[in-house]
Amino acid sequence: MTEAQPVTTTQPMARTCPFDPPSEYRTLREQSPVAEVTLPDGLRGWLITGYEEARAVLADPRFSSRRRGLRTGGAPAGDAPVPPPAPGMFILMDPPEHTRLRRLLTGQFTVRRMRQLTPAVEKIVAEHLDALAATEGRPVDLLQAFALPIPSLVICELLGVPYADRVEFQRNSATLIRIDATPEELQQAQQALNQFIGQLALAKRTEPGDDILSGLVRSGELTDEELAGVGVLLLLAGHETTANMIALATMCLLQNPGQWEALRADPSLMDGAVEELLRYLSVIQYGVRRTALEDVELGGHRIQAGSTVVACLPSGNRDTEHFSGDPEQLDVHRPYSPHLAFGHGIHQCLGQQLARVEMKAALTALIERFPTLRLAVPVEQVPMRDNMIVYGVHELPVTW
Ligand code: HEM
Repeated sequence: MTEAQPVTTTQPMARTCPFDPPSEYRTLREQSPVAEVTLPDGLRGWLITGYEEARAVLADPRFSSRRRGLRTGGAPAGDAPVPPPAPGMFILMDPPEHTRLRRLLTGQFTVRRMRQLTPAVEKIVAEHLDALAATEGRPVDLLQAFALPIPSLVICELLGVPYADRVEFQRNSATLIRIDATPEELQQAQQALNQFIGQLALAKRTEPGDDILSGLVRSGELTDEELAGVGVLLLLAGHETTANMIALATMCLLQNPGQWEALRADPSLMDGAVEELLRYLSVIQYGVRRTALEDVELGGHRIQAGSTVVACLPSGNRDTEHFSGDPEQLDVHRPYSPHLAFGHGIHQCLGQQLARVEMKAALTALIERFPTLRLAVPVEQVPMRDNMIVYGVHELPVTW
């Protein structure tokens, strides 16, 4: 193979608009969809910005989900061996370990089961909007008052975690997805969460309920450590992502009043709008990491065994080669085309149906009940989560 000289780049890159990925992604996608990169935690690797290339990596068993750095809970140890994942953290595992743990959970997250959950989610949404309508003071932070409590309550309910404990686990979860957290902070947060879920699981051995943790205990398939790991993963993945999607999607629709009005006039557009918002906003902003298990040829480059590869979901989701029309525009009428917001391949998001149910319920009711909702500050003053693995807002001051 004649190897092209790779283009090199550095993450994070600055955004020029709160809803668009950095414009450099477009240049890379067009000129070098497989480029060498220095990642936000200093690790060097390959950045995959094309839709097809990213999908190919995520479907290829030569790329392992065991990885260094972000989300592995450890420092990015350069050329050191890839650390083994903590027990139960199946997002970082390969078959057959991944298959065994994922299989135990797929039955709990089916489309049917999630549809059955819809009335309960709608009730939680309605109660929070009632409380919002009764608020005297304005502005209100829509993240704390609405976008965060909904997925938090739902995942607590599903898992059987007492909602009263949320302050503690939300703080620890937030630490785990900060890109600037120190190794000590990460370790502390991880340990606190493990201990919390571990104790809860222990309690469920003696007093089981009809929640997922109890179901896992009953299955008898998991060690205490695995159970804690699975619980932490679900708790973390289940609320940060969806909360940020609800808040960012609201802000984005408020900045695109034509789209907000289209949804107000015709709520049946909401299913398509949810997919479009997931695509357009792609909150897993740096993409997902893999490690090459052997030398792999990709986009004219030889990716050496042991290299870190990042499938850049926000970039793939704006690829004009895959999406018709103008993928740089938000268009709630856009015909569905598979996007990468939930990843692809065997690790594709386990909770995607739940996320869809929550987003649809939240956005439909919000637009219906608060048609005059607006930002309470100029858009430039909304603090954005540039320093987090999951993009979104730190706060969303609104009024109506
Ligand atoms: C809008 C909301 C969400 C987004 C954008 C999202 C995104 C993603 C992405 C991109 C992956 C793939 C990671 C990889 O390939 O390395 C993933 C995996 C996963 N997600 Fe989500 N997610 C969302 C909501 C949820 C919810 C509500 C849950 C509920 C429990 C959840 C649980 C998981 C789990 C357990 C995995 C690991 C699956 C595996 O490794 O087999 N996610 N998610």
